[in-house]
Amino acid sequence: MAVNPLTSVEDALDALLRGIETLDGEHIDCVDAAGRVLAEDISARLDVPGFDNSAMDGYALRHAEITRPLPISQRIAAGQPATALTPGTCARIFTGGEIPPGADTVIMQEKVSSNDNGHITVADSLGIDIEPGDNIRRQGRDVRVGDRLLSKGTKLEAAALGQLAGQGITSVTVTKAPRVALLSTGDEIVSPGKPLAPGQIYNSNRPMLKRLLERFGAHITMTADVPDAFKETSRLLRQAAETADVVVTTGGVSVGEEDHVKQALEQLGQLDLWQLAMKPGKPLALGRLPTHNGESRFVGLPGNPVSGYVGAWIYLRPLIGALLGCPTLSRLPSIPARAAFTEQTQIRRHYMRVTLSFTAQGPVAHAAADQNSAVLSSCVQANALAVIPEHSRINEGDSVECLWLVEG
Ligand SMILES: Nc1nc2c(c(=O)[nH]1)N[C@H]1C(S)=C(S)[C@@H](COP(=O)(O)OP(=O)(O)OC[C@H]3O[C@@H](n4cnc5c(N)ncnc54)[C@H](O)[C@@H]3O)O[C@H]1N2
Ligand code: MOO
Repeated sequence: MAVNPLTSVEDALDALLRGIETLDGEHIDCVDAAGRVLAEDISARLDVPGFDNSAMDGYALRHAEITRPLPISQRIAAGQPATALTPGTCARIFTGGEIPPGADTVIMQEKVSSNDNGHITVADSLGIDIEPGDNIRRQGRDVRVGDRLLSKGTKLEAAALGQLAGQGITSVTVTKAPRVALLSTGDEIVSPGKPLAPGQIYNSNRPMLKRLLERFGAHITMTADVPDAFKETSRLLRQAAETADVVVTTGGVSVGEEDHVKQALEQLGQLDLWQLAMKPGKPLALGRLPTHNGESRFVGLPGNPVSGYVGAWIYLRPLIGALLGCPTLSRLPSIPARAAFTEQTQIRRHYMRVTLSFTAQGPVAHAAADQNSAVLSSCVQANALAVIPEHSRINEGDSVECLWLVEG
């Protein structure tokens, strides 16, 4: 087979991520930490639960005394301290209430009958299905002091934020958000809100990529419209690099004489790779731009909106992940599915926009009807990208690898 003249996605990813170091950390309040990535391991300072407590509304007692009628000697609501349980008695207790010393079992109130003079009797004859320890949530069952609570590199989503709060933690060190400059090239591109002249189109790429990048964890430092002119392209690339860890451009990376981005990049810095074995996204360009205190990575996405969309998932997500030191961003989860389409590829791997449906026979991938790289509607319903390798044919019913589009 002839050598593929295009660079493989794997080689492009290797080149893009080589030498990337995790950014520094910053200390922030937990109330601002949603979606940020931990730059430190966190150990538990408290047992959770902090004390044995009841999992049910009911009665705390000694299991050995379960068969007797028991008078109620104390009432323990959640948040109230308990005192030692007097032998031959039980305690009225509520979910979350502290187990009184001496009690070893909680009976839920549905299993108990009480009489007028405040005695309870366990309704279940002899309490046969009630074991010692039932309905008691033991101290430290969830987390013990000194346990690793959360690891460095964890994205702080809902459950992790709950864990931090459960420890009384109010501030954490997170990785600084990667700074991204987003430039839109093309004389035809106009921002929504302005009138369109003949031949012009609205800028779909900017809000689309801004949203994706922010969901990946980046902070957008600069956006700009770049006209199809070499000098202006150079000037704005230089300016963008100074504000950002990553400069992302859209458009202007193909072969036409109005495509100035590559030349400007080569003059200012370095073009590492151009022309990848993928569809959409073939003219994608990767490189670097020098700055006063180092360098900024450059990702030149093709102008076609779907090419930019797919390029963001395949390259920008792992790049932002590497800068954040967040391993879950390095790879999209892969789900094998049955193809509900046929497709044949040549030298480019095809990332088809598909909707996965989960049937009793397993996941099925339905391809968007029009897979052209200018047809952004193909992305709106898609929840995955089906990967059709180079030089292959997929028939309906064949198994196909699908990349699940999770942002974080
Ligand atoms: N002779 C060749 N022509 C093209 C080739 C090729 O190999 N030989 N490759 C085609 C492929 S594949 C792609 S993808 C595009 C990529 O071109 P560019 O990256 O240079 O992008 P532009 O030409 O600037 O724009 C392409 C297309 O996308 C529209 N566009 C651009 N920016 C935006 C935006 N922000 N929002 C919405 N739409 C945008 C632009 O108007 C063009 O229609 O090149 C092919 N050509
Ligand atoms: O690579 Mo282009 O993105 O096929 O349309």
